[in-house]
Amino acid sequence: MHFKICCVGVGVFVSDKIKDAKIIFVVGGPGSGKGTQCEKVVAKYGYTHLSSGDLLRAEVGSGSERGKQLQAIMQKGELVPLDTVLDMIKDAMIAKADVSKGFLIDGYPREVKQGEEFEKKIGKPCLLLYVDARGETMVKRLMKRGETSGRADDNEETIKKRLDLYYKATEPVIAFYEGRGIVRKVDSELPVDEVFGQVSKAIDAL
Ligand SMILES: Nc1nc2c(ncn2[C@@H]2O[C@H](COP(=O)(O)OP(=O)(O)OP(=O)(O)O)[C@@H](O)[C@H]2O)c(=O)[nH]1
Ligand SMILES: O=c1ccn([C@@H]2O[C@H](COP(=O)(O)OP(=O)(O)O)[C@@H](O)[C@H]2O)c(=O)[nH]1
Ligand SMILES: [Mg+2]
Repeated sequence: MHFKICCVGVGVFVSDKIKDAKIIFVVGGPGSGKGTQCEKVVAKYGYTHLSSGDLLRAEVGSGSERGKQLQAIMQKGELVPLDTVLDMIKDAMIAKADVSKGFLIDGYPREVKQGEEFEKKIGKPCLLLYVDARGETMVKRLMKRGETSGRADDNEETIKKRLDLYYKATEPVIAFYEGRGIVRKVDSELPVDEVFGQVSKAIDAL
């Protein structure tokens, strides 16, 4: 199959296929249900799901030197340097470029600058799915998930930090893309299937 590579910026290669693919940002607080909804989108629409947090956790799991540094940051609920996350997402997108109908970028951007860099290096999102739940609900869900998830950051202290950082750094991302008219908010206080009904509507309208 013909597979053309083009150059975007200095030394950064992104395939034409990614440039043409639909890109959806999935943004919401910790434990809001981003991962849950993304799984359902994959099943119904065949999109490729890339969770920045999962990519980082895979690197931690590999036991690499870089993984050890990442683990320390994530355990504190802080943000990993922008370039590290972006490189991981880009590599994962390129690996799937040939077979993917579109990409769900889950848990990214975490701050406005991350979104700007993503657009410079990869492409523009056509939709931002804003998965909205109350702070109290998110904490409750994460404490419950923490009973079985094995995630080092699903503990009370780190959950609080993640939530604070979400309100401070990530909520402005939503306002930024609202200005572009691509934000669709779904009410994640509802049962999972009803939330998915709202998600489906947003995707069907693309
Ligand atoms: N009641 C209810 N629970 C949900 C809903 N969505 C997710 N959950 C639960 O909430 C927890 C967190 O959901 P995830 O999908 O892992 O949330 P996330 O936004 O990906 O969280 P992070 O990975 O921490 O960013 C899980 O244990 C889900 O089972 C929902 O719509 N309703
Ligand atoms: O773009 C990202 C995504 C994740 N993280 C780190 O990975 C952790 C877990 O992220 P995930 O999206 O899995 O969970 P959330 O914090 O949204 O519950 C975060 O607290 C951050 O430390 C990050 O630094 N940049
Ligand atoms: Mg998740």
